[in-house]
Amino acid sequence: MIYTVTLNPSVDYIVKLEQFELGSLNRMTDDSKFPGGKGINVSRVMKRQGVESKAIGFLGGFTGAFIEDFLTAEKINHQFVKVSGDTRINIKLKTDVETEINGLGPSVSDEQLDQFLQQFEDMDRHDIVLLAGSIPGTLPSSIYKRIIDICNEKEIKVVADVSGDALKEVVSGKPFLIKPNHHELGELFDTKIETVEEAHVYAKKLVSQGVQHVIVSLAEKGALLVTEGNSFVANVPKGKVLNSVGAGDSVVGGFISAYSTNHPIEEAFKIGVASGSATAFSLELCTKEKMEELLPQIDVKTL
Ligand SMILES: Nc1ncnc2c1ncn2[C@@H]1O[C@H](COP(=O)(O)OP(=O)(O)O)[C@@H](O)[C@H]1O
Ligand SMILES: O=P(O)(O)OC[C@H]1O[C@](O)(COP(=O)(O)O)[C@@H](O)[C@@H]1O
Repeated sequence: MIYTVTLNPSVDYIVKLEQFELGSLNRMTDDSKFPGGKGINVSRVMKRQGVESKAIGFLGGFTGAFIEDFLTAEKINHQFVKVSGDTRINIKLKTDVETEINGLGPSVSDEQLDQFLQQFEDMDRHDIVLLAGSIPGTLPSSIYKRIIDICNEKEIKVVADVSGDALKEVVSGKPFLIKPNHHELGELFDTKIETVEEAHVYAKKLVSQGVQHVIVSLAEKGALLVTEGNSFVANVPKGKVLNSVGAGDSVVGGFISAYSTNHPIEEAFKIGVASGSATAFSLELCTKEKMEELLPQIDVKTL
């Protein structure tokens, strides 16, 4: 089974406005609500590509109930530990630019954390665990490393899409794959990364530190896959960006869907990039059809 871990899920509240003026009354032209949080988005993309997963983590309150109902309606397996506070609401303001306000998330008690960690007891080396997104404020920043240590002991493959201090922790656990964007990779090395060539230098350092596969997404500038001994670069298709929320998660979802159904690694990378762009060019997460339409426009070359 592929388990997607979202420690801090969200209801993504997408608000459209002609323009936004700080300090004034602004009226929306449209709004929508979707279940969010990186692991949940990955599960939803995978389901659309015909691959089953189980979404786990913490949910609470009316917002948590909204997410559970949504996942059940989409026939996505889920088993979240219940917390007493409300799952956060993340605001995505869409004017001529996109502005995001992400919440902190509810408290998680030691008992709830233990209940969550018990779920790893039934997993084995045939499973894949995806760790994605921010950590709720009441959990220690070392939580991802703790999960990776459990997974490494059981030879479970770990995929991670995390940033900041959590990314540092994750790298030290030598996971199967990480997918930072170029800003997150730059932050990790305390530098600014603007080009594929610059990203290549730092992605190779991560591979030499034991990370098995590194995908770096650089939005419209393309994407990079570095493994031990091989580096690949992909262009992204041209199109009008309608929504970049969940684009990075779609790269991960597309990659895992393809990898877990025995596609070679470069092909899985290509499907991941096509999925990312398909989401960027859609109002919501990508469909399989949209991903397949873009696939022929992507070239993967050896670097
Ligand atoms: N302007 C764009 N044109 C085409 N594809 C895009 C564009 N912006 C994002 N994407 C797609 O979304 C993926 C993830 O975007 P990126 O901004 O790098 O990551 P994140 O969403 O994690 O910040 C890219 O690899 C690409 O496939
Ligand atoms: O856990 P974080 O880092 O606050 O991010 C959560 C947000 O990221 C998303 O998963 C989108 O992520 P990407 O745009 O990077 O794919 C949203 O659904 C959610 O609101």
